[in-house]
Amino acid sequence: MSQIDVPILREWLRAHNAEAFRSWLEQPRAWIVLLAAAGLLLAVVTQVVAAIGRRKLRLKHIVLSDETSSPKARALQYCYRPREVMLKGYKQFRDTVYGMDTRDGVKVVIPPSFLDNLKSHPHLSFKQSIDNSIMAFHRQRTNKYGETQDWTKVKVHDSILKITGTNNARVFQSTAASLDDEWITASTGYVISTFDCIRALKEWPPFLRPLIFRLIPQRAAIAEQWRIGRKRVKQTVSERQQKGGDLEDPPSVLDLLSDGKNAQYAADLETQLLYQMTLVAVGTVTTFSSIIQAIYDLVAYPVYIQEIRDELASVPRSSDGLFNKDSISAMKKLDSFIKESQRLSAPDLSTFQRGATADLTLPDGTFIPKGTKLEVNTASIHVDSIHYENPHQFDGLRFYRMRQRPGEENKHLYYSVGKNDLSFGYGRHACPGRYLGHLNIKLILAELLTRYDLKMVPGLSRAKSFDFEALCAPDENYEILIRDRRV
Ligand code: HEM
Repeated sequence: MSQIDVPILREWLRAHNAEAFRSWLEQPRAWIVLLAAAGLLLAVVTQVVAAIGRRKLRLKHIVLSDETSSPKARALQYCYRPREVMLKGYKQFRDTVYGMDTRDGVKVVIPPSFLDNLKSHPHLSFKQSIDNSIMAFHRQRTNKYGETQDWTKVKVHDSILKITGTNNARVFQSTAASLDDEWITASTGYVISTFDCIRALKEWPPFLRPLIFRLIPQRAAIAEQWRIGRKRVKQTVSERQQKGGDLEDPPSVLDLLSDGKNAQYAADLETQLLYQMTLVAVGTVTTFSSIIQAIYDLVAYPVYIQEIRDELASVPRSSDGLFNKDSISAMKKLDSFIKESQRLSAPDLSTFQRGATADLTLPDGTFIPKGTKLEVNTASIHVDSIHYENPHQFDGLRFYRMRQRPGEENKHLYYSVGKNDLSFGYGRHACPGRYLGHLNIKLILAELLTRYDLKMVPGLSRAKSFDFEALCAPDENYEILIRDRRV
């Protein structure tokens, strides 16, 4: 086609005597340019019409709006004083839906009474809600407490991270992986760099993050940790192939993700690597943070130390003297203690974090557009006197006593979930790793209490936590006094 003959255009050109344009139109590529322009115009018009027609999120209540009219200022307050802001929202709007300004836009906070209705909602996704909302404050990894007859000051933070990483490496991958120092350093380092990276990213507006991500320094550390991870997983996969079956008995998560309907992934290095790095990211930080918080509570409330030790001495053991499943279930006071510690210092201040994958309507009629983030105000629910007597007081045997009530023997366990007991979330995405987390926490604390005396450094008070948006991280620099009981 050498010339386009569009009657309207022809008339317009005649009327305006646009010679230059007419001659341009005679070129063959003019047809393509005009079509592309028309397509672009159509796309823009469609988007504008859709945006005008799209229903927006409209919330009656926004936390802090009575104090400041600036959403940015409100988001900043939530960022650095989340517990306080959340409690304020909870006190004002407890049983209703309300909004909270964050650096990622408005999050919708729903009351626990909606949980049963929403727990399996097809348009609410946990994955969709993950907006890098994790952070931690740690860097050094130096301490060992070894055999020490005298009271010695130690920072337990880094060593507990290493022990948790080692135990998890056995469960997630293999015995060899748990003995591989390079992998333990890389995987525990990954926990730290990922959160540092996320914290650095949060300083930027969401639309710039995909670009900034490439420039932040922690990215190099993460790349190196993935490189070491790839090397480790390659070794594990090939050891498994040589053996011709599961590497471990009981099988590791990698074994389970290589068998049955997962057999197709047995030799898929990148998939197995992704699984391992994800497990480390979700399973190691939460567990080690819970252990550290429990240790800080043990030294802050030493009255429970002997009581838990006595219980540990009385639980059944296997014939070789080791703890087994029955021992773990019999550690009821320890169970209660770690649950109380978690009630007040769980790694997540809000849970049931979900992203709407399509428009939906909440039970009270609130319209939730696709893409909106929802959550439950766990930290405030956990200090509500309606649910917990003297809620701000640490009561290590609170849940132990609750389990003494007839018919409640198997309730209020560390890993139980309920509408007022939300540290592990709720519904179909409630934490599947909580049984493993609880085993790790109990075994590590049992060993620590059996082997060491612990106490608070005189003059100090209970270690502070660092809250940042929905996350609560223990103080990495807090020191406690430790003495070997066996020397
Ligand atoms: C004390 C330790 C832990 C805490 C406090 C914890 C907390 C949580 C929370 C709050 C959620 C979101 C649940 C919801 O919103 O309904 C979650 C999900 C998850 N957790 Fe944990 N977790 C812990 C240990 C672990 C461990 C050890 C693993 C791995 C073995 C793990 C794997 C996961 C996974 C895979 C999900 C996502 C579940 C899904 O998408 O359906 N967690 N965890």
